[in-house]
Amino acid sequence: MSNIIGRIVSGDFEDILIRQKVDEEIEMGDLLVAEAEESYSLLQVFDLTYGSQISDKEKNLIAGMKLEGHGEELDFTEPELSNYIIGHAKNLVTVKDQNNNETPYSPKKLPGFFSELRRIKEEDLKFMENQDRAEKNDRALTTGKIRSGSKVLDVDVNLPGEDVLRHHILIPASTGKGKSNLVKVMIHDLLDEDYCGFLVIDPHGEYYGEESSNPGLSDHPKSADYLSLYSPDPPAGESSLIININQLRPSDLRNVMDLSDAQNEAIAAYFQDDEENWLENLVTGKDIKGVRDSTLSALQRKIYVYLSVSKENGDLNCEGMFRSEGGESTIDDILSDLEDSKAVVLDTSNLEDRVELLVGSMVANRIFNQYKNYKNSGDLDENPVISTVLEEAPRVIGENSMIRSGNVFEKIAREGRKFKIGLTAITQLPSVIPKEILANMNTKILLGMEMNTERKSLVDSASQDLSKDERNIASLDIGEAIITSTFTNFAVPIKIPLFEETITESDNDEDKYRDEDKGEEVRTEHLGINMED
Ligand SMILES: Nc1ncnc2c1ncn2[C@@H]1O[C@H](COP(=O)(O)OP(=O)(O)OP(=O)(O)O)[C@@H](O)[C@H]1O
Repeated sequence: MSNIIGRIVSGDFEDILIRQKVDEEIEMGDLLVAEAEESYSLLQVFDLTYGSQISDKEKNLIAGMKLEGHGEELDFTEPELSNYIIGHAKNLVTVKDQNNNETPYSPKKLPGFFSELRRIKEEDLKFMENQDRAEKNDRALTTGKIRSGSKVLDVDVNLPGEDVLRHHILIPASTGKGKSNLVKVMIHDLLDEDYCGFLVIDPHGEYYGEESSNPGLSDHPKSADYLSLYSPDPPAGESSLIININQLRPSDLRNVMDLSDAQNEAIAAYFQDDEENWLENLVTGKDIKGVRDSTLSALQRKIYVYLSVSKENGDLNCEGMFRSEGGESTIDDILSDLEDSKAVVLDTSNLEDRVELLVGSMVANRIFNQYKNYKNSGDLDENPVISTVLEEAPRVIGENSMIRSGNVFEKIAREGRKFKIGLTAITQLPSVIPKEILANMNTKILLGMEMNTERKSLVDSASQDLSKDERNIASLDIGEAIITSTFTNFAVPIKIPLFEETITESDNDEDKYRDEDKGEEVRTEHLGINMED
């Protein structure tokens, strides 16, 4: 074996110790290969320590002498043999040659004692190509390229897109580590795919990208067909984010407001009286039998503040995005865009959090109910999987959620996969998401996370054993990530491309589409293992 970088010297199954060769450098997160007769093991470095043949007493003495200017020439005899670096590694996967087909297995044996180790090469990852899943490859979601420490290999990491979206994605990271960039890269990759749609609730105006200084999904060559923006101030060709007040249903208000029993009953009474105009009637104070004046005025005050509406001379006055005229079809239009497998960006950057969450939950609720109906009528297969992208997800699925517990986002997190609806939840604080919901998020793309408590909650809820990876997670640079998923054979280290570079590449997409037409487009390696409901 050439290019030896180190040799296994001791350790155990969880902590294999590797002596680093002089002149070589082993990095945190490096992927190394130990070859055996008919297999090889992929090891990943999770810690580095010093090793030495010299006693501490002697080392301290020599260091002290050098520091104090005595015997500058002084050194150990054969220093490269006496002092060295020890890499601590874990066995990620064992690859065996099975009828000329390289097949990955969960490691059950230690690599040979004293084995030589070399750096990983692109050929070592051939096993990730899965010939049997050619059909699924068409539905691949590309997240980035394999990373060994800080070195990037030219091997795409593809996940089975439909399964992954349906079973939820969690993207946890400290601020500025590249969460939004990753989501833009993923949606850009899938934008023109007919098997999925995205509802992007965008509180920071990051995703659409109207100007060259702020590139976004509108830079995709097929954005005219596959991207819709709903904004209070839409550019030409896009839609206004205004919603007719009568489009709200009692459940929408109940989702986001704390209501007393009497107020809930009042809402039910108005809805029963006139489904079409119930909220307008309530807000303008139409008399309804059984609703007390005090209940009505308390309820009205809440609704006035929430929806930025008021009563003036008996008429409805609207100052926010909820209107008495116009916006009747907004929710239906969004739904139909999603069913047409588009990415729908809701620009909520000018809305207060609670209004943003009300709008988001209205849309999510309609999709949920619609897809439930499709499931019952047997039409679910014809519809795309829909993923809702939630920034600062604990606002709706956290212990201190800003909207009622049991809301539609929690419902999606718990049972959405049955109806082809998933969440792409972005957060800096995974620890405040209930364990049960974290466990339901079957793919987690971990970017750098400095806070210890947050890292722990991720390690505890990961699909693979990451108990040794806390330092690796802490040392991830911007755009570096680890994917832990029920759809991958092992926790995969990746480097995510910068979105701006992705769109530059796709400037050449016309060639790509031409190649696709000729059937020449070749999708690369695939990591997925199938998981049926
Ligand atoms: N994969 C990447 N490669 C190189 N640079 C990146 C990558 N991802 C992000 N960056 C850089 O880091 C900056 C912050 O990225 P991004 O806004 O995606 O982080 P974030 O985690 O969403 O931040 P915040 O928590 O503030 O929303 C980007 O403007 C970009 O310059």
